[in-house]
Amino acid sequence: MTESLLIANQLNKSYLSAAGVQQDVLHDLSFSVDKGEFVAIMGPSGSGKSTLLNILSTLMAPTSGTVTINGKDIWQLSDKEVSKFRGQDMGFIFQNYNLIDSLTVQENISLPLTLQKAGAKKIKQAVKKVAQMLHIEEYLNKYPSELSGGQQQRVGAARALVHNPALIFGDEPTGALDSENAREMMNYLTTINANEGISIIMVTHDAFSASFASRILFLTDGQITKTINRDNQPREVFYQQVLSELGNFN
Ligand SMILES: Nc1ncnc2c1ncn2[C@@H]1O[C@H](COP(=O)(O)OP(=O)(O)OP(=O)(O)O)[C@@H](O)[C@H]1O
Repeated sequence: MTESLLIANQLNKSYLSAAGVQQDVLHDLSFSVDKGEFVAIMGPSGSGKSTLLNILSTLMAPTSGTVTINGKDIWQLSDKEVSKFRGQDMGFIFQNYNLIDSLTVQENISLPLTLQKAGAKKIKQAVKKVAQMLHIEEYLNKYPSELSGGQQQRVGAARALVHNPALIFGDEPTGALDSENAREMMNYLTTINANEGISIIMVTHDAFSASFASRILFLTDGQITKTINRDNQPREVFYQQVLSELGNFN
């Protein structure tokens, strides 16, 4: 039986502009993600994708509604518990990598474990494992500014994974990559999803990247207006389905 890892229930989010005007961005949005699932979120610009991802990943509070991860209502946790949860159970891959320029690649990747105060031996082993998997071993002693965009993005992915999280959040993880590096990143995410059972929730504009997911949620004006499942379809066939769904938005 599949088990829910994350349950979003009746999420609403409103922003108040500087002029005091309220903008309702998410409307009674509910869905769940099973353990080991790979879910993509697509939708037009301004439909609320990043807002939703920020709420799911504890970075922003909803105006109302709940997010439960591994049976815990994340907004009922203390700040300390949220930080611990974020540090241990979640990994983040962003479009702009968010690497720290003054730290080496090795130190950047180590960060989640350093923050957990893990021992030096454990850190070294974990960094070696992810660096091998992502083919970045030879860059460990370099600084981010010495690497290409694709290499930096792989370092960002290694940092998202080094602490063996249950759940990875991606915000346009292939946004800054050329098509070859995007394919490599998606193959890599598919591998860790299949082999390590890590769940992935990813926001993307890109039909190619989304076609690697097992389920795609389409957001329009802060509501899920369509869900499509890959089921047993080859990725190439699912890709055509994604393209035709996107055509409906235009
Ligand atoms: N911090 C904020 N304060 C006020 N309004 C915001 C804030 N963040 C987002 N918005 C507004 O909420 C709406 C949804 O924004 P959001 O970034 O979630 O959409 P998105 O679907 O991720 O868009 P894009 O694809 O362009 O990144 C937009 O109209 C945006 O202007």
